[in-house]
Amino acid sequence: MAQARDYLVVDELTKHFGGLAAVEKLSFSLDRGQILGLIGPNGAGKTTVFNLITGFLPATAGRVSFRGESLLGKKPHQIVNQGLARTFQLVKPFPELSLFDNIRVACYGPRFLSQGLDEEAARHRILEVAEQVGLPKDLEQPASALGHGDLRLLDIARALMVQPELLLLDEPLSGLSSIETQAIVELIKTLNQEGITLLIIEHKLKELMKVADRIVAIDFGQKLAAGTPQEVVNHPAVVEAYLGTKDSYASA
Ligand SMILES: Nc1ncnc2c1ncn2[C@@H]1O[C@H](COP(=O)(O)OP(=O)(O)OP(=O)(O)O)[C@@H](O)[C@H]1O
Repeated sequence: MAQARDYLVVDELTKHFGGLAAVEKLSFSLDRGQILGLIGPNGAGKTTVFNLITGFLPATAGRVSFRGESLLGKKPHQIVNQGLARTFQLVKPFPELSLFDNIRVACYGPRFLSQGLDEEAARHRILEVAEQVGLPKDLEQPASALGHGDLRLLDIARALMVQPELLLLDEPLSGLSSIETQAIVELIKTLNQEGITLLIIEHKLKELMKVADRIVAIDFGQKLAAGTPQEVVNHPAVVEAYLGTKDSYASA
């Protein structure tokens, strides 16, 4: 059984793009079963942190460990195999493929294949995750027929196919209506109750504060504050750098 504490540890993580320090000696940790929010202004380095943790980018320096094992230097598919899945800021489905086949694509990943799931088991799992996230019943329709909210659900469904222990969501609420937003907030709570640990980048702070146990705020790739949602949104450095005014998070 993995330790609950220090489940994911990011230690002095650094990424330079030429002369730009996108992430600079950033440290934080996430305990098993928790939801951690990662916030910061545009360009603060949040997506770069996700790309470093999930092996999409090599780090310049620092360490990342998951369940005590180092992730840096591993390929994205090896990291998925360890139980860590992600979604993307921009959802990019295969527009001509059906919803079913868009989810089925995840079956060709190594984690799924290594579990030896056959066609029938894969079909069962696809139907299960589609229902779990609340996708429309008609899974034969093409992804191009979906609105923005359902596309987000499709992206989450694909990530869930690999049965992750830790799920990284990159702005899951961006561009959604308030009804769609509520649906995904509820989904996040349910996934967490079912045992999934989550790391979530999100600009909609009011919603993030409803689900996050803790929040880390960054700017210019460096940590500004970390703590409970209330502590972080009221932290002077966060108020100044990210929120503009003390009251603005309420309308974010
Ligand atoms: N591949 C890259 N090459 C060069 N610079 C990059 C690259 N990826 C990101 N950057 C730069 O690194 C900085 C951090 O970008 P990043 O996308 O991580 O920010 P972010 O906090 O996710 O922003 P947003 O909230 O707008 O999505 C930005 O200045 C960005 O332009």
